[in-house]
Amino acid sequence: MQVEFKNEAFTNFSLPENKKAFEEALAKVESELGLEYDLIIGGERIKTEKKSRSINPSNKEQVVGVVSQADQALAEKAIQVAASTFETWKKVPGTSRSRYLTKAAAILRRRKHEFSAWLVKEAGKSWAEADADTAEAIDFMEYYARQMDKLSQRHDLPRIPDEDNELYYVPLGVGIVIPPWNFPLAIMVGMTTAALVAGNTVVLKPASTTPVIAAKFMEILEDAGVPAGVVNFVPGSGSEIGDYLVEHIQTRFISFTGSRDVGLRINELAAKHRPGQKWMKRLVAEMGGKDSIVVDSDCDIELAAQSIVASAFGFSGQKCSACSRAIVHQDVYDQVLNRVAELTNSLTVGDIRSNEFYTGPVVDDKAYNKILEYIEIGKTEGKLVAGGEKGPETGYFIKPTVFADVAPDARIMQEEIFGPVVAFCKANDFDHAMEIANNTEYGLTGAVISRNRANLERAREEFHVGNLYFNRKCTGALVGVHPFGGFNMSGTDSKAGGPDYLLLFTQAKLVSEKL
Ligand SMILES: NC(=O)c1ccc[n+]([C@@H]2O[C@H](COP(=O)([O-])OP(=O)(O)OC[C@H]3O[C@@H](n4cnc5c(N)ncnc54)[C@H](O)[C@@H]3O)[C@@H](O)[C@H]2O)c1
Ligand SMILES: N[C@@H](CCC=O)C(=O)O
Repeated sequence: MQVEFKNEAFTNFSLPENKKAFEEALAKVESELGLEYDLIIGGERIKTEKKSRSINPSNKEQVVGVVSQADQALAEKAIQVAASTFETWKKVPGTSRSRYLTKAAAILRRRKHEFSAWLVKEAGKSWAEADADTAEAIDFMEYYARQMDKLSQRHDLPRIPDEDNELYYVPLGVGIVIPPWNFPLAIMVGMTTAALVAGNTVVLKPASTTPVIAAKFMEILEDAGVPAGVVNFVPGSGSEIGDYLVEHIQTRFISFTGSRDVGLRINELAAKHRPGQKWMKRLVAEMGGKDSIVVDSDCDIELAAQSIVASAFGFSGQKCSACSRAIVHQDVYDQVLNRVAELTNSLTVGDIRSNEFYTGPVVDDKAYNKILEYIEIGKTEGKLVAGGEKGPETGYFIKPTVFADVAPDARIMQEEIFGPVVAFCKANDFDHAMEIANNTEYGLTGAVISRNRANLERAREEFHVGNLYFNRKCTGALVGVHPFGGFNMSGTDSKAGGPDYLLLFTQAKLVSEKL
């Protein structure tokens, strides 16, 4: 019997032994930088001529790994292997499939610091953010293993005379898993292992900026004994193989996490029926956010400021859950703004390999240029009170930035920037604050900082987001504790890490036997 699910503890890096262990993991990873990674299809490692170089965003000169890129012929091969492997994998009992996840979680736990060190190098995560990403990956596997065990139990239905009725959850088929780069381990692992434990086979197209960490995870699946062909590793550009995989008639479902625009495109392509296609493709799409923290007049000012800073600038604001809008009651506006500016100015920016810096880089040149453009827009839409400029130019560093007095409909209040930028907007009263909070097309996370019970109850009903937090930050959902997913243009509200998630990768079959 499984022991009860418990979230993986975060590492306390103030303890010398943990700091030393992490330094050793970083040194090990540094000795492996620049290696080549192949496609893996049906267990076979395949090198291609076309390669992409994964770069350390803290140090633009450092190559993390060189990764073979799939073309459409190899994408086709991956789908065919996944389709034939599905015929055997779907027959493996759910309780056996779940054991592969428990085993993989145990292996990842043993290699925890090593994987976190890869996250520091490839994604530019701070030690603490990397450690949390790895812990979440372990949690997803532990949690989905238990959920699969539950789903495999007999589901009896109300009995009618002379009939035995039962509901089964059977897998769907071949799934395309397309994860984002910002939680390159946790979200990629969660999406992939949920699909496979439910009995499907997977073509995994990792995010183009973070393929090495995904290649390292393939080692763990192999070590855990997951049969060849259950997960096929196919790095490649979205434009080269993305549409091909999504449009393929043997693709049964697509599990996507990423931006609104790519999600909408996949939704459109997946909806089109093509000759020979026997099903409507299922799409699970988790997309962007434009998340607000609302600060009420009766509140703990320090808590409000700390929550805004942690939610806006953790991992340089590159979380779909990040606070990019602070909507503050006019009575406490100046106090909260001043304290946030003070805290923001104290954040240190630099190569995140060293644990002395809080703010690392943004992920690549594309993100860097886009965020700097938004900072220029911000200068025309509000008053710059902190940051607003580049950090050291050895990497993609941008100083945490705060704009004050921004109008509710300004571009920096509406468009996802996905970087270390937060806009302050003044609310006349709580009604006004709720109205502003709901005025974007997104609906992912939000928080309210208030001591007023009636206002919290109101927000519970009116603040239209998938993950709503009171008197805390709006980032950092824990698997099992805070099932995660958003409303409106934030996606299909799939609630990753929640009790219903695996159902998305199954279909229910009723069997009724006349007695
Ligand atoms: N809601 C959530 O749970 C959640 C979690 C993490 C990130 N996000 C969102 O993800 C975005 C950041 O991630 P990103 O920059 O990797 O997003 P993105 O949309 O650029 O890319 C996501 C994935 O889609 C792939 N892709 C790109 N074009 C494609 C195409 N035409 N066909 C198929 N695949 C294609 C990319 O290679 C990547 O693997 C932000 O908008 C963020 O809010 C959402
Ligand atoms: N689940 C994460 C966000 C994932 C998206 O970037 C959080 O709750 O902060």
